Amino acid sequence: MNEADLPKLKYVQNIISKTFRLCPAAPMLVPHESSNDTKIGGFDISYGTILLVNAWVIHRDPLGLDDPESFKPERFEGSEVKPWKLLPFGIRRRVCPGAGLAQRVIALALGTLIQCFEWQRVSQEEINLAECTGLSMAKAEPLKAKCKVNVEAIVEQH
Ligand code: HEM
Repeated sequence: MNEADLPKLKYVQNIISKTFRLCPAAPMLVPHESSNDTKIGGFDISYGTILLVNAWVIHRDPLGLDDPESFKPERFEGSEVKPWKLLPFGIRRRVCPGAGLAQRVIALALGTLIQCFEWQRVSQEEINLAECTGLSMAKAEPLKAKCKVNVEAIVEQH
Protein backbone atom coordinates (compact mmCIF):
# COMPACT_ATOMS: atom_id res chain seq x y z
CA MET A 1 0.00 0.00 0.00
CA ASN A 2 1.05 3.58 -0.39
CA GLU A 3 -0.17 7.00 0.71
CA ALA A 4 -2.77 7.21 -2.08
CA ASP A 5 -4.56 4.16 -0.60
CA LEU A 6 -5.08 5.77 2.81
CA PRO A 7 -8.43 7.54 2.11
CA LYS A 8 -9.88 4.17 0.99
CA LEU A 9 -8.80 2.37 4.18
CA LYS A 10 -11.53 3.67 6.47
CA TYR A 11 -11.41 0.67 8.81
CA VAL A 12 -7.65 1.12 9.42
CA GLN A 13 -8.32 4.79 10.21
CA ASN A 14 -11.11 3.72 12.57
CA ILE A 15 -8.81 1.28 14.38
CA ILE A 16 -6.30 4.09 14.89
CA SER A 17 -8.98 6.48 16.23
CA LYS A 18 -10.24 3.76 18.56
CA THR A 19 -6.71 3.08 19.82
CA PHE A 20 -6.10 6.80 20.40
CA ARG A 21 -9.40 6.94 22.29
CA LEU A 22 -8.67 4.11 24.73
CA CYS A 23 -4.87 4.63 24.86
CA PRO A 24 -4.06 8.28 24.09
CA ALA A 25 -0.27 8.55 23.66
CA ALA A 26 -0.24 11.60 25.98
CA PRO A 27 -3.15 10.88 28.38
CA MET A 28 -2.84 14.27 30.12
CA LEU A 29 -1.87 16.11 26.91
CA VAL A 30 0.77 18.71 27.90
CA PRO A 31 0.50 21.21 30.77
CA HIS A 32 -1.01 24.60 29.94
CA GLU A 33 -0.64 27.83 31.91
CA SER A 34 -3.55 30.21 32.26
CA SER A 35 -2.62 33.59 30.73
CA ASN A 36 -5.56 35.38 32.44
CA ASP A 37 -7.93 35.02 35.35
CA THR A 38 -10.77 32.98 33.91
CA LYS A 39 -13.57 30.51 34.62
CA ILE A 40 -13.63 26.94 33.30
CA GLY A 41 -16.67 24.74 33.90
CA GLY A 42 -17.75 27.02 36.75
CA PHE A 43 -14.31 26.95 38.46
CA ASP A 44 -12.34 30.16 38.98
CA ILE A 45 -8.85 29.80 37.49
CA SER A 46 -6.36 32.50 38.35
CA TYR A 47 -3.59 33.84 36.12
CA GLY A 48 -0.50 31.58 36.07
CA THR A 49 -2.30 28.37 37.10
CA ILE A 50 -0.99 25.17 35.52
CA LEU A 51 -3.85 23.23 33.95
CA LEU A 52 -3.85 19.61 32.83
CA VAL A 53 -6.51 18.16 30.53
CA ASN A 54 -7.26 14.54 31.33
CA ALA A 55 -7.92 13.21 27.83
CA TRP A 56 -7.93 9.62 29.12
CA VAL A 57 -11.02 10.33 31.24
CA ILE A 58 -12.74 12.48 28.58
CA HIS A 59 -12.32 9.61 26.08
CA ARG A 60 -14.04 7.18 28.45
CA ASP A 61 -16.87 9.51 29.40
CA PRO A 62 -20.05 7.40 29.37
CA LEU A 63 -22.06 10.53 28.55
CA GLY A 64 -20.34 10.68 25.18
CA LEU A 65 -20.78 7.06 24.07
CA ASP A 66 -22.66 3.90 24.98
CA ASP A 67 -20.24 1.38 26.38
CA PRO A 68 -17.16 3.67 26.09
CA GLU A 69 -14.59 0.99 27.02
CA SER A 70 -15.38 -1.45 24.21
CA PHE A 71 -13.40 -1.92 20.99
CA LYS A 72 -15.80 -0.87 18.21
CA PRO A 73 -13.80 0.82 15.43
CA GLU A 74 -16.98 1.04 13.30
CA ARG A 75 -18.43 3.68 15.60
CA PHE A 76 -16.03 6.21 14.04
CA GLU A 77 -17.81 5.66 10.70
CA GLY A 78 -20.64 8.15 11.35
CA SER A 79 -20.75 11.17 13.58
CA GLU A 80 -21.18 9.21 16.82
CA VAL A 81 -17.97 10.58 18.34
CA LYS A 82 -17.96 14.38 18.66
CA PRO A 83 -14.58 16.08 17.94
CA TRP A 84 -14.26 17.38 21.51
CA LYS A 85 -14.72 13.83 22.82
CA LEU A 86 -11.62 12.58 20.98
CA LEU A 87 -8.59 14.80 21.53
CA PRO A 88 -5.36 12.75 21.51
CA PHE A 89 -3.67 15.69 19.75
CA GLY A 90 -5.27 18.39 21.89
CA ILE A 91 -7.77 20.83 20.42
CA ARG A 92 -8.03 24.39 19.10
CA ARG A 93 -5.21 26.93 19.51
CA ARG A 94 -2.49 24.57 20.82
CA VAL A 95 -3.60 21.51 18.84
CA CYS A 96 -0.66 19.36 17.68
CA PRO A 97 0.53 20.70 14.30
CA GLY A 98 1.97 17.25 13.51
CA ALA A 99 -1.41 15.46 13.83
CA GLY A 100 -1.97 15.04 10.06
CA LEU A 101 1.56 13.75 9.49
CA ALA A 102 1.38 11.43 12.53
CA GLN A 103 -1.97 9.96 11.44
CA ARG A 104 -0.73 9.26 7.91
CA VAL A 105 2.54 7.68 9.09
CA ILE A 106 0.72 5.51 11.65
CA ALA A 107 -1.85 4.37 9.04
CA LEU A 108 0.92 3.56 6.53
CA ALA A 109 2.93 1.63 9.13
CA LEU A 110 -0.08 -0.29 10.48
CA GLY A 111 -1.52 -1.00 7.01
CA THR A 112 1.86 -2.24 5.75
CA LEU A 113 2.32 -4.50 8.79
CA ILE A 114 -1.14 -6.02 8.16
CA GLN A 115 -0.60 -6.35 4.41
CA CYS A 116 2.92 -7.78 4.40
CA PHE A 117 2.81 -10.13 7.41
CA GLU A 118 0.54 -12.77 8.88
CA TRP A 119 0.21 -12.24 12.61
CA GLN A 120 -0.45 -14.69 15.43
CA ARG A 121 -0.42 -14.41 19.18
CA VAL A 122 2.27 -16.38 21.02
CA SER A 123 -0.05 -17.85 23.65
CA GLN A 124 -3.81 -18.37 23.62
CA GLU A 125 -4.19 -16.32 26.79
CA GLU A 126 -6.16 -13.10 26.46
CA ILE A 127 -3.83 -10.14 25.82
CA ASN A 128 -3.39 -7.99 28.92
CA LEU A 129 -4.22 -4.43 27.84
CA ALA A 130 -3.28 -2.85 31.21
CA GLU A 131 -1.09 0.21 30.93
CA CYS A 132 1.72 1.35 33.22
CA THR A 133 1.81 4.75 34.88
CA GLY A 134 3.80 7.56 33.30
CA LEU A 135 3.49 10.51 30.96
CA SER A 136 2.82 8.30 27.95
CA MET A 137 0.74 5.13 27.80
CA ALA A 138 3.08 2.12 27.46
CA LYS A 139 1.62 -1.35 27.98
CA ALA A 140 2.38 -2.84 31.40
CA GLU A 141 3.15 -6.18 29.74
CA PRO A 142 4.90 -5.96 26.37
CA LEU A 143 2.91 -7.42 23.47
CA LYS A 144 4.43 -10.63 22.12
CA ALA A 145 3.34 -11.77 18.67
CA LYS A 146 4.62 -14.03 15.89
CA CYS A 147 4.69 -12.92 12.30
CA LYS A 148 5.32 -14.58 8.96
CA VAL A 149 6.10 -12.67 5.75
CA ASN A 150 3.17 -12.60 3.33
CA VAL A 151 5.24 -13.25 0.21
CA GLU A 152 2.31 -12.82 -2.20
CA ALA A 153 1.56 -9.30 -0.95
CA ILE A 154 5.20 -8.29 -1.27
CA VAL A 155 5.61 -9.77 -4.79
CA GLU A 156 2.40 -7.99 -5.90
CA GLN A 157 3.85 -4.68 -4.74
CA HIS A 158 6.99 -4.97 -6.85
C1 HEM B 1 1.28 10.00 17.59
C2 HEM B 1 1.87 11.15 17.36
C3 HEM B 1 1.61 12.41 18.12
C4 HEM B 1 0.81 12.66 19.20
C5 HEM B 1 -0.10 11.68 19.96
C6 HEM B 1 0.95 14.06 19.54
C7 HEM B 1 0.28 14.69 20.56
C8 HEM B 1 0.44 16.02 20.90
C9 HEM B 1 -0.23 16.68 22.00
C10 HEM B 1 -1.21 16.00 22.95
C11 HEM B 1 0.18 17.95 22.02
C12 HEM B 1 -0.24 19.03 23.04
C13 HEM B 1 -1.55 19.68 22.66
C14 HEM B 1 -1.97 20.65 23.73
O1 HEM B 1 -1.18 21.56 24.08
O2 HEM B 1 -3.07 20.52 24.25
C15 HEM B 1 1.12 18.15 20.95
C16 HEM B 1 1.77 19.34 20.65
C17 HEM B 1 2.68 19.49 19.65
N1 HEM B 1 3.06 18.53 18.73
FE1 HEM B 1 2.40 16.62 18.64
N2 HEM B 1 1.84 14.65 18.65
C18 HEM B 1 2.25 13.69 17.77
C19 HEM B 1 3.11 13.86 16.69
C20 HEM B 1 3.71 15.05 16.36
C21 HEM B 1 4.53 15.25 15.18
C22 HEM B 1 4.83 14.18 14.13
C23 HEM B 1 4.95 16.55 15.23
C24 HEM B 1 5.83 17.32 14.27
C25 HEM B 1 6.13 16.92 13.05
C26 HEM B 1 4.40 17.17 16.42
C27 HEM B 1 4.60 18.46 16.81
C28 HEM B 1 4.00 19.09 17.90
C29 HEM B 1 4.25 20.48 18.31
C30 HEM B 1 5.23 21.46 17.67
C31 HEM B 1 3.41 20.73 19.41
C32 HEM B 1 3.27 22.05 20.20
C33 HEM B 1 2.13 22.88 19.61
C34 HEM B 1 1.85 24.17 20.41
O3 HEM B 1 2.00 24.18 21.62
O4 HEM B 1 1.44 25.15 19.79
N3 HEM B 1 3.64 16.23 17.09
N4 HEM B 1 1.26 16.95 20.28
